[in-house]
Amino acid sequence: MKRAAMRLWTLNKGLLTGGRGLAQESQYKICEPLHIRQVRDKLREIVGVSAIWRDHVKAMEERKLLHSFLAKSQKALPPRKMSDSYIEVLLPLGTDHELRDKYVTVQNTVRFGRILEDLDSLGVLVCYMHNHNHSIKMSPLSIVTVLVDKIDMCKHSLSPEQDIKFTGHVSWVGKTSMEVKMKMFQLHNDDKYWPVLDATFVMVARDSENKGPAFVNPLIPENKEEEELFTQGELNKSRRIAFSTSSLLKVAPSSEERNIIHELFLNTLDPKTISFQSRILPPKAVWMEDTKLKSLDICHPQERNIFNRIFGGFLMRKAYELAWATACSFGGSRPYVVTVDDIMFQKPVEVGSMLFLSSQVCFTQDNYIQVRVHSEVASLDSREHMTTNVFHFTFMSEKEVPLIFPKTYGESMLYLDGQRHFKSMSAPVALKKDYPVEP
Ligand SMILES: CCCCCC(=O)SCCNC(=O)CCNC(=O)[C@H](O)C(C)(C)COP(=O)(O)OP(=O)(O)OC[C@H]1O[C@@H](n2cnc3c(N)ncnc32)[C@H](O)[C@@H]1OP(=O)(O)O
Repeated sequence: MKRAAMRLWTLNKGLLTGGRGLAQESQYKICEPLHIRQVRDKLREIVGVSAIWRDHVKAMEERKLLHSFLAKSQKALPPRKMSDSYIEVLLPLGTDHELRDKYVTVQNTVRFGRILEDLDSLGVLVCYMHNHNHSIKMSPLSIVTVLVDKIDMCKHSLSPEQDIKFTGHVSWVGKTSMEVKMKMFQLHNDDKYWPVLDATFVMVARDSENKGPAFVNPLIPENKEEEELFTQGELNKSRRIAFSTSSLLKVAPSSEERNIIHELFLNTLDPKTISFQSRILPPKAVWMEDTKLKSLDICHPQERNIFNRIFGGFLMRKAYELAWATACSFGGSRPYVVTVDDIMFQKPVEVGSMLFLSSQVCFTQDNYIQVRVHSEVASLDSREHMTTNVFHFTFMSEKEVPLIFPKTYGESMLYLDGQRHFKSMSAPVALKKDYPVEP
């Protein structure tokens, strides 16, 4: 890192930690910011992963021995502070040319899919820091990503030539789940790190073999700001439950939503024929079914996480890139992502599976494009498909985009679900943050 940047790193610590100075207080802190490459190395060290794929069964056998270190109750575990899990990670795009090549897009911006991978690994490492047990080298916990609650971008394009920094810490815990808050900053022309992204993930602790639940250390907020974060974590949990209870897969749309769908339907009836059957597309509109894109990936061992399942970050990158292509071919200009929300990891993806991704535009408004990606897997020897994730991305296009019209009842539900996700977005506010958009 350039000397000036290193100095600013220190100077900006107050800004980065919201003035809490978490890094300085940490008992278990990683003293220096980690290099991005060290994050996965550290995870391998903590979990004891096999370096060679053919040894993966042996490595899992060894993890079985860690079962006896799992706590019988949460009370048996010592409480932790937010500062205990606080880490900083540097992505030195300014100086590391090899790394830059991995992150750069053809428009000379940063590949957001790569950032999603980094956030996933960082979130898991943060949770291991929270549950760190001094008396054993390897952790008996298997920590997996269950939910990407929200990722808000504060800036629409990042420079691939300036250093990026991530910070993260646990902000709330349940019995076996933990909420992790992460932030991303980029070095600006004025030699300061500016905020570019806020993310909230939920991780779950499982036993050493990732077969059953495992307790996590309690979390004690230490000051007013931390109490607020913790209370927000509680509220987030209630919000997630409420959102999932009112899912259109479970209950009918509200009367207001039903009116929206009926209005859309009426707008597509041909006025020349008095019939419900003849549908025509209004001007500047596209049928939802015409926005679909699909992809297939074979999940090779290279993408395995430490538990020999496929990395959540890899799945997010693949889904994001397909969503971006969908938004791009629909909107006719290069879109940029403003929000990612509610990515639920329902089922693990086994190494060797075939990963089918289907993406479509499900809602639009002004310059915004809401894209949904459905992911399902099939093992190589069975034809049965199983849903593993649904991803929601909000993109913004440089120009106004066409309206989207559902044809079937199923598509109408996708439209309303897309609209609900769009309405829950805080990005229109975030993008108007009071600092320059271009460095
Ligand atoms: C580098 C190392 C790995 C990197 C990370 C990865 O790549 S992981 C790879 C990607 N992720 C995965 O493969 C995970 C796939 N999903 C799963 O295996 C499973 O869905 C799961 C084990 C996470 C959860 O299973 P269940 O829902 O049956 O478990 P259970 O009901 O006991 O819930 C466990 C805890 O999770 C919480 N939980 C469950 N669903 C939730 C949701 N949508 N939002 C928030 N929290 C949720 C519960 O409240 C509970 O917390 P409390 O007990 O606190 O109340």
